[in-house]
Amino acid sequence: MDFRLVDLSADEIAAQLAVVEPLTESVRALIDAVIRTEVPDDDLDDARRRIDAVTASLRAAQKPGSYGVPFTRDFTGMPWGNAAVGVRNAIAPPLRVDHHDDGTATARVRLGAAYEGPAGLVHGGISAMLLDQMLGEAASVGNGTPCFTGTLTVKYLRPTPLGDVDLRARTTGSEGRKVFVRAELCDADGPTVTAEGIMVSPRNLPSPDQIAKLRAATAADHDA
Ligand SMILES: CCCCCCCC(=O)SCCNC(=O)CCNC(=O)[C@H](O)C(C)(C)COP(=O)(O)OP(=O)(O)OC[C@H]1O[C@@H](n2cnc3c(N)ncnc32)[C@H](O)[C@@H]1OP(=O)(O)O
Repeated sequence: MDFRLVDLSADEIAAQLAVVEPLTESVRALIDAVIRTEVPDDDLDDARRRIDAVTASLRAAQKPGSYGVPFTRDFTGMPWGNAAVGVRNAIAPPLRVDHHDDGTATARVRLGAAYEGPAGLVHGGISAMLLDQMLGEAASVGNGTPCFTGTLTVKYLRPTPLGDVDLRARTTGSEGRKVFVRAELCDADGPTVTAEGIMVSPRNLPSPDQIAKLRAATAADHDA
């Protein structure tokens, strides 16, 4: 697992986001447009050529491999390539997760045509992915270290129509490095999918105490 630090201030990150988020949003709009367009085939060919030209221009300077999860100087993670929450990932809806004082994590997201499984309904794998992320978020924030999914159990109660959905996750207990979490995905009428996870903080990660010490040391370096 690649843990790298980037020496970026909050202002520098905000400046990057101001450029990156609209770009990713444009690509999301493109994905939706390609799915639903009814323009003639010749126009599609022309669109492909123009998209290929844009892709080639972005490939002029390309990071090797994936984006990874760099950490800023105050140890904020930047999971910008993440499939569920990544601000650089047009495949991500993206989920914007709020963490609350009572330990719950919540999110509201609109799932459009790109997330279809059965006609007009959310793909089950997408529901599982979003719930998995919510379980990971609730467990990791509550635990103070990143927690990986050990076991994920998903129950589909009824079909989820495409559109706005709400997600909520809460930790129900912990045992050693294991954190037990429950989550639900709801449409306007209530839960459509529920999930239970056993999330595990991997043995080779720094402990919450070690992370707190690293964070304090990095902050002191910057203040000096
Ligand atoms: C903010 C971050 C949000 C991220 C959200 C995204 C969530 C994800 O999608 S994570 C990606 C998917 N998950 C993975 O790839 C995980 C792959 N598996 C692994 O890396 C490891 O097997 C891992 C981390 C689960 C456990 O490894 P390790 O640290 O060596 O655990 P280990 O020491 O064997 O076991 C620790 C405890 O966990 C339990 N455990 C281990 N694996 C599992 C499992 N798969 N299911 C349930 N419990 C498990 C063990 O039984 C043990 O329990 P106990 O202390 O009671 O004996």
